[in-house]
Amino acid sequence: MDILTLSHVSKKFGNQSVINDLSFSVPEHSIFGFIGENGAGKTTTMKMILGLLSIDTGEIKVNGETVSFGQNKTNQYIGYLPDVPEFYDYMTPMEYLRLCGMITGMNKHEITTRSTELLALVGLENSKKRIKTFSRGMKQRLGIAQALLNSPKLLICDEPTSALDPSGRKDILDILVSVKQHTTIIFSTHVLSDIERVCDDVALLHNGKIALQGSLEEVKELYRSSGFEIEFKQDSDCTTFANHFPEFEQIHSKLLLYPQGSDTDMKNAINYIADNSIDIIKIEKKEPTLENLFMEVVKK
Ligand SMILES: Nc1ncnc2c1ncn2[C@@H]1O[C@H](COP(=O)(O)OP(=O)(O)OP(=O)(O)O)[C@@H](O)[C@H]1O
Repeated sequence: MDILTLSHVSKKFGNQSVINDLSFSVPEHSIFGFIGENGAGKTTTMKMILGLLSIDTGEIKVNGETVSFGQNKTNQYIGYLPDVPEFYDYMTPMEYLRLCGMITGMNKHEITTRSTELLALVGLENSKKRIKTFSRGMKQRLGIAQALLNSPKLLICDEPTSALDPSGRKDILDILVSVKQHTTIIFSTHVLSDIERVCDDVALLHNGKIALQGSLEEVKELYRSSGFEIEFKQDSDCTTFANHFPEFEQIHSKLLLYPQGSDTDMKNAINYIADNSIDIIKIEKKEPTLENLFMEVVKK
């Protein structure tokens, strides 16, 4: 079942059309990566899902129920981590989670059990310090714990890793993977390598629409170029080879790339290298990266 569905959603700010006939669905128990350039409309989309912004046309459903602007009925299914989470800095993490639990109407026992469980999950179980002493990574981890407090079916994270160093990013990604069994996750990011590490499905928002969508594998397969590159030991061999195969692009004095090269082209190149006893360092098929796909789609 799809936990989230957007059907033909459009949104304007004044005369500026930000979201234009946007449709996509997020299946349960997946991690859904939402990519887009700065200003593509990712935060706007998330706020519309949360009913914090009105939509001009279309429909958004969370857990099969229609989202209405200004009402928070469907938010019972959602945990939200904004890009810059705000806390009461003078509290400890446990005090903060207790307060959030009380506000959402959880009972005392539930609050204690769940808070203890979640602080352990995000690696803050031993932290008795006040939140104001926390690093950005720790604050982001506490933000996830808070967003998961009421066991949401859908966890929405707005750029959860963007401001973090590689180790902080890894912590967050590991947490997202560990909660996926119970919660569907949608997260936006500019860090495409993060998407490649944890996402099952991806969608690229461009000009207010989904320009690319599917499982990570499908998306890569769709744009798979069968190109390959050859790195030579000697500049002179590289030049000889390039003269014989003018279809190769010279990347530098020892490296050639054949962007559209097929498997047959690769075999021909290997035969030529063997027949002429050319020393090479490597011959390698190029795997499409999400970064390349992104650039390919955005520049169209
Ligand atoms: N409340 C608002 N009033 C007017 N324009 C807005 C408002 N909120 C967002 N916008 C505009 O809508 C567009 C999309 O903004 P949004 O914040 O959704 O993008 P984003 O994809 O989240 O970008 P970023 O990656 O930079 O956070 C931008 O051009 C922004 O200036």
